[in-house]
Amino acid sequence: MADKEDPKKGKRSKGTSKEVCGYPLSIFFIVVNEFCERFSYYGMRAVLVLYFKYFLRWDDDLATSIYHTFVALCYLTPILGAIVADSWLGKFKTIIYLSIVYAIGQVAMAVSAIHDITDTDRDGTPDNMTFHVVLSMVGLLLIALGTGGIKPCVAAFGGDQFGDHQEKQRRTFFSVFYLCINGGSLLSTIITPILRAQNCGIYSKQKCYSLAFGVPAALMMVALVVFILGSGMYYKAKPQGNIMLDVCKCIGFAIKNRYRHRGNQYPKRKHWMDWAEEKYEKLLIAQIKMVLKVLFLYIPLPMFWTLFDQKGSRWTLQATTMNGDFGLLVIQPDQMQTVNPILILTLVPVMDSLIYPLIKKCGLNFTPLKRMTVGMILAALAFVCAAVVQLQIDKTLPVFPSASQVQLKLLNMGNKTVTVQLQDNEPAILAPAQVSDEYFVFDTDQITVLATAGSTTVHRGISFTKGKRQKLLLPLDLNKEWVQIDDLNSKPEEGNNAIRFVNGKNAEVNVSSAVANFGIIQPFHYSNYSLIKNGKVTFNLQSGSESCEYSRDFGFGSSFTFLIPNNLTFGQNCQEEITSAEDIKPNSVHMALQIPQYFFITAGEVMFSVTGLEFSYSQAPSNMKAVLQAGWLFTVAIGNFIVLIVAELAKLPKQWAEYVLFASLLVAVCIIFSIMAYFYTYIDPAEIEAQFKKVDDDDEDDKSKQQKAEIEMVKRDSVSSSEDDEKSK
Ligand SMILES: CC(C)C[C@H](NC(=O)[C@@H](N)CC(C)C)C(=O)O
Repeated sequence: MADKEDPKKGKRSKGTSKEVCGYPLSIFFIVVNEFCERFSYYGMRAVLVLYFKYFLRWDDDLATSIYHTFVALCYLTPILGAIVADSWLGKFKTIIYLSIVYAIGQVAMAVSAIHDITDTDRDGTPDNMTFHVVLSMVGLLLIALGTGGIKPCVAAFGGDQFGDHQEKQRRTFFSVFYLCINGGSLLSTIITPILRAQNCGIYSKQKCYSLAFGVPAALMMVALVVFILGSGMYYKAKPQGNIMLDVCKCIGFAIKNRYRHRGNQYPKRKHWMDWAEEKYEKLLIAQIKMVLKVLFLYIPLPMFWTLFDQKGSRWTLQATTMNGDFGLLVIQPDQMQTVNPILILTLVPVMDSLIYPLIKKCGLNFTPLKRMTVGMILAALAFVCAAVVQLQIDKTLPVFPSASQVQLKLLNMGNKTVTVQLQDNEPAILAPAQVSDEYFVFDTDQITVLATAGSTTVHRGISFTKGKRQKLLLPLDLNKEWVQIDDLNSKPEEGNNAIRFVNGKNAEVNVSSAVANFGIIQPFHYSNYSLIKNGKVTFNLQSGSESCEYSRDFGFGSSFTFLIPNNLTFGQNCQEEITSAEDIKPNSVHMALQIPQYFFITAGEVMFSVTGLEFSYSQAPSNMKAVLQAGWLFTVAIGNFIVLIVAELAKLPKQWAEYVLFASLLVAVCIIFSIMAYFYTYIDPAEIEAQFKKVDDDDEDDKSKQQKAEIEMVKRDSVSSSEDDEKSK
């Protein structure tokens, strides 16, 4: 479909799309497509690590590295999609073909998660894991190719739908486009984990990963259908040959030609790309200059994404050491990430309709590059907030033993009071079934213990392992074996609570609950730790025919050792009789304290990312719109790699210091960027291209006039010579 001139306005209107309130109707299909596609992508991503861990049974390290490799790949493939679109197929066809690849990938993921396919013995676990691993890896590769490939094309294709006179509408389109990204991702990150938690299966019921991947697959098909439905209304810019090859050749020639003419005798040219003038069209050279100018400006930008992408890693880890109890709502650490899209949905309209117009009214020219600079500063501020929160958390964290220390708690399993003297410490007096409140700290691994219960006194030298927290279980009869057990040496992961039972009774006790089973605990022995989520848990204790219940409310990140006392009576409930030792206190710093850092990073994202998206489109030459979008997304990929490098190189012992380091790096980069931005002159690519086309047309006109004149002359000459011939005859 070709451009159409609107003779009345003298401006270009595009496509055959009707306009609604000044906007081409075709963009409706594009934003709905983006909504569904982002639902599909983020929905699948939300359960991916859990699928690796619990379905494919990979360990944490493998699951995390494959996950990050996949995410990085999704931001590297845009360059492929952009080259195909701008040089070969055009954006429309590229989006269609790659969306099909993408949907096939999603279906492959959904199929790979059906355990019944290879569950020949019908025990609920897949029997041919290779099948599931291979299929899911193929699926992920196709998804990375699809999602990355179409990403720069969809944004640029949306921008293409607007005429040159619709700059304001195009800016609003990019804001709405961003809203759709976040609306889709927010919904899917809430829905797919719920789908995963369902049980499904033919032979045996298991967690329903196939449904959690199947719904995103269906949404990707919807995205494709919606996009095709708009087909008749789109403006489809034609690809202009292998533009990337031409660009590379032209740059190569300019460099070679400049090198060949490096002596003083050769006059200087305004720009090094002008050295390609001997061989290449001025229009192409001008377009390359535009792209290079923007790409140069992109160099410092990955640092923003380095900070931005730590929401999903460092900040989520930080949340695991915090208290997520919001009264009516209990927020899990990874759910805090949804604050970002929620804030986007509110901040984008507020910025567009309130803040930016207000700034304009104050007479300030808040240019795109200024907005991006402010966005960076806000992101740095977010990390300062994260550091302050971290300092608060650090104050509440337990002090674990250093490599040369031993920490020790005493637990009296007997029914007499015991007096214990550890080395030269004050004697500790423990009532029956009592645990010492605090850990005793020693700088030696050999400790002498003097324990007295009634008339029995026992003196022992005991070896401990340095760097560990341990419990010494004092038996009913002090002359019997004293059991040493290891306590946790770090906070339980993901905000879980680590719980275990010690059985002080002379009989076996079976401890169970709805969320964890501790099994049968032998007399004077202990269970393993079980990880349980926050909330109220009722434990059922059973010994022979007797049983009782014990309930407890858990917060986040605590560790408890419960002692079943020797004289437990097994009444209706054992609430008063069970002794608890709080080995690690629950998280006390509230997760709400993370909201300021989320607010600043999201406000920064709106100023940086939404503006950058539109800036990349508006400053790109017409034949390289998708390529520049891909360049923009490439900064995201580089940003992700920087996280790994800086965290690895810096290896700071304190997390707050790492946050301050990242904030300082971004401020430094921001200063460089603002200097670069100061020297950047905004251009209107369409205007520049039009000028060159006009020059070419004028040249063409001159050439054809000259040719016509020459032909006329030849004609006249031949006529006059034939007349002369006639005459001479
Ligand atoms: C360029 C991308 C990083 C931008 C965009 N991401 C977002 O809008 C995030 N606020 C989404 C959130 C769920 C992480 C995207 O296209 O995904």
